[in-house]
Amino acid sequence: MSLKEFSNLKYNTGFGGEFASEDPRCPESLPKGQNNPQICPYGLYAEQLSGSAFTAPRSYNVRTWFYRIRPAVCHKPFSRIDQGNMSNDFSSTVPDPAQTRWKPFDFPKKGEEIDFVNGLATICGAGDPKSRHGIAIHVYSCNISMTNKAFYNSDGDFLIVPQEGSLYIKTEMGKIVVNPNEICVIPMGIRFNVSVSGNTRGYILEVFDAHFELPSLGPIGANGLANPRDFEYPTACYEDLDINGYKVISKYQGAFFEALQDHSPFDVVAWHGNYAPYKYDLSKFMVINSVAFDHADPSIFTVLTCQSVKPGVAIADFVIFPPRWGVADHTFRPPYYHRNCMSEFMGLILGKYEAKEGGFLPGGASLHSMMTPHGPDSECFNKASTEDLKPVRVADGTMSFMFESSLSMAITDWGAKICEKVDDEYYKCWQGIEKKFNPNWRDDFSSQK
Ligand SMILES: O=C(O)Cc1cc(O)ccc1O
Ligand SMILES: [Fe+2]
Repeated sequence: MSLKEFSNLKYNTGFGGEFASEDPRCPESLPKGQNNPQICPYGLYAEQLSGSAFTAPRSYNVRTWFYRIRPAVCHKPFSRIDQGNMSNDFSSTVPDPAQTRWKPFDFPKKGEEIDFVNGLATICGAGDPKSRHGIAIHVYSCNISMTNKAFYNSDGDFLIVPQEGSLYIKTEMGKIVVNPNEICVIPMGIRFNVSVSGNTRGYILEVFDAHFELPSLGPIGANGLANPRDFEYPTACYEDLDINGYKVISKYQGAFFEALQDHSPFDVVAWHGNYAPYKYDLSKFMVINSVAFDHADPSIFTVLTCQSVKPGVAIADFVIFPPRWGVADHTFRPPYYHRNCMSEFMGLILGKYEAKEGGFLPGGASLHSMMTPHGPDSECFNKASTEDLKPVRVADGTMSFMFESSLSMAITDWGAKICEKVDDEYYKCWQGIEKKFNPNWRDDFSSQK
């Protein structure tokens, strides 16, 4: 498949915008003044995709109107297909609170041809899609494009974090290219196709409860962190492709189903609405941090959040650790030692992570489960507690991230065993932490004066 069709893309901008988009090949294809004209322009069909209950309050109400060559319902019956290593079943796993680290997940082996959907594998998660409460964390690893195949998730939204290789994504609303150090969100129900060029790998946070939103800024004010104008949405771009055996795959209640149809599902000529996929370049994040003393909690780095019904408590936050200045005085600057009532899954897109310079590698991951202690390794502690506290660049040339969840996650069989990436030596990074306690510290200190 040629990737040329992904060059010079135009995007709509503005988080949560109410967009109206027409493929330039069909001017005035959007009906004027109404959603359901008796006959739509160009002989198109009108179809609504609802991303919220019809009755959701206005600030949560999301839907899009498509004007398309055929309605999405024109397909043969669904049949269940193999779902490889992807799972939404977190009830039959053995609990394990251990600090867990994964070495970089493999690319497809030599001679293997794996597309985005076949290359999905689930590491951990909680809850279940039937009760619409929970999350799942997946990785994808692939080397070929999806041909005559589209995928949609009936269970929740995907936040996709490419680590290696760009994703060339066709969606019903248009095309988006997502490079490493950018992310995209494909909300529930939206069909998409992923093309790649060579080895491609990344992480996915799936949420069942709600859609992602920007965090409130509180006293930060009206601007900062991820600014709404930097979120980019596709513009209408249809393909009129009649072809037998086009596969539309639905993940429904955690299982995969395939329906065949005789045309491309990317046949939307025009659309309007506020329910659409989007991308965001992480280098545009406006970092706020301590400029006096102490280490601020990492919630200051929240890009997007999926909120629970408990005030301020996230089903999952997407947090990044971007390049920035470290200037705090008389402060242990790296992350503190801690135990958290949230689960922390981390991944590394590029470079190193400051609290652990060895062992945590790009394309790998870690999970520090609820209340499981963690923090800097001994090397990091020794370095940061003796270093000269000049202003320094932190995390230059790196990008790590955290999926932080209020849910207690279970690791799948694939994550625990089948992937063969669990680093059994991880615990050792804290074994060198020395006892430094000196009961005579005050005497020694005053005699030094
Ligand atoms: O555990 C981690 O490395 C993530 C993290 C970073 C930080 O700066 C403070 C708390 C925290 O959990
Ligand atoms: Fe942590």
